[in-house]
Parts: sequence; C-alpha cells; structure tokens
Amino acid sequence: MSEWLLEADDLSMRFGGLLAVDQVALKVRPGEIVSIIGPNGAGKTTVFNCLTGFYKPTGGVVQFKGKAIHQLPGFKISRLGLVRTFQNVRLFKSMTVLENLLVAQHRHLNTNLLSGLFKTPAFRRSERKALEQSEYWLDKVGLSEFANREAGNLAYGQQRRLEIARCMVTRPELLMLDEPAAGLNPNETAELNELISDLRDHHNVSVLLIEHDMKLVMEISDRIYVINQGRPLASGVPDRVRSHPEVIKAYLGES
Ligand SMILES: Nc1ncnc2c1ncn2[C@@H]1O[C@H](COP(=O)(O)OP(=O)(O)OP(=O)(O)O)[C@@H](O)[C@H]1O
Repeated sequence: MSEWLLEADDLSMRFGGLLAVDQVALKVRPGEIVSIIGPNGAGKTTVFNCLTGFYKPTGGVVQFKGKAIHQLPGFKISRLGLVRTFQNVRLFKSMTVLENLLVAQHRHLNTNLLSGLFKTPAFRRSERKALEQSEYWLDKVGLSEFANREAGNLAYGQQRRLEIARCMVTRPELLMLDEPAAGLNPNETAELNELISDLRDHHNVSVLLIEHDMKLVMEISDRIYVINQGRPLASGVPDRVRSHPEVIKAYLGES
C-alpha cells in the first residue's frame, strides 16, 4: 500500500490554446496539512478541479488511496472520502444551517422509498445519527446557536465555517479548502488555523489547501507546493519554500 493518501503525477489541463496546468506533481500523506500557493491565475483552482472530478485532466494520473480517480465524476470521488470547499461560498442559502448539514449526509441515511415512507426503525436510527453528527459539528465550528437560521443570513466568516462543517459531516479522509481565509479578519483567520489543526489532530483528516494568506500557510503547513504559470516551481517544508529564490521572485516578493 502506498504511503500517500493522494498522489497526482504529470497533471495537465489544457483549455484550447491555454495550458493552465502543466505537469504538476503533488502528494499528500495521511495526517498532513499541505498547501498550494502561487500568484493569481497560476492554476491552483484548476488543479483542485482536476483532483476532485470537476474537470477531467487532459493529462496525468491522480490516485486516492491507491485508486485511480482522474476519470471519475465528482460525486464518486467525494464518496471515496475526498471532499472540498469552493473559493466562493456555496451553501444552500435559503435552507437553515442545520438543514445544510443534514442534506450533506443524505447518502449516509438508510433511505429507500419504503423505509422513508414507513419511517422504519433503521431509517429513524440513521436520521437520529445524522442529527447527532450535525449537532456535533455545529458545536465544533461555533454555530450551534444559529442552527435554525437561514444559511444565507449568516455572517461571511460563519458561512465559511459552515462549509467546513458540511464537509466534515460526510467523514472525509481528505479535506480540500480553496482559499478558506479569503475575506476573514485576522481573528477569524487565527480561529481557522486552530480549527484546521484540530481537524487534522483529532478527526483523522488530511488537509490540502489553496491559500494566499502567507502567515496562515507558513504556520499551518507541513509542506507547500508552489505553482507558477501552471508549472511546479518549488516544494518542501515552509522554511525551504520561504527562502527559495525563485519563489521570492515569483510570488512572495510581489506582496
Ligand atoms: N474553464 C476554464 N476555461 C478556460 N480557461 C480557464 C478555465 N478555468 C481556468 N482557466 C484559466 O486557467 C488559468 C488558471 O486559473 P486558476 O483559476 O486555476 O488560477 P488560480 O491560481 O486558482 O488563481 P487565483 O489565485 O486568482 O484564484 C487562468 O488563466 C484562467 O483564466
């Protein structure tokens, strides 16, 4: 069995004449927090889209838990335990906070038409478990008191936390976060740092994130991949990446 949870090799994505991702390699071990950084338009989100089945990569191989996933649709990949958030919050805004978490667990519910119709004991048990799981994660992300509020009425930082809870109720092994700190104030970003570390330390989840907040990236990451103009530029532990001359030139030097 491979030591890697996620392993992408030679990953490429072409849009017509634009090679947005060009032979990117990327790996995540169980229990790691790994970041992808790079300037705007470097191809980071496109890499995420290729890893999660939103795009079929035009080249390369992606393996999750040793299984090739680069030809699978997104819903099958998420069932294997690889889930993501998006750069722009994507919640069911007119549903309540709690309903957002219950809907996310529909595949864990013991549902077929008859069991749902007759509310069999097995159906009721799985409904109760989904509720307990939702309550646990609402508490964890500090949203218990907002359980019955419409998700669209939450403050922006709270919506971001709800998105993470919505991923966690599905019990993923790899959580992928696309710019989770975007739009957060420094206090909220510090809380996010704690939350992500806690997920890794106590909930058996590995984390792959795209992030522009360098303080967060340097503090939280075990390893970092730098992408520039679609191509891999550098990778390694934060200290190595921070002092890499090409990285300073391409990215850190800009800010
Ligand atoms: N569906 C698409 N069709 C055509 N071009 C695309 C598509 N998606 C992304 N691109 C292009 O691919 C390149 C990489 O974009 P991508 O969004 O992956 O960059 P990024 O590193 O995530 O940027 P940012 O940090 O600004 O979010 C850009 O030139 C973008 O315009």
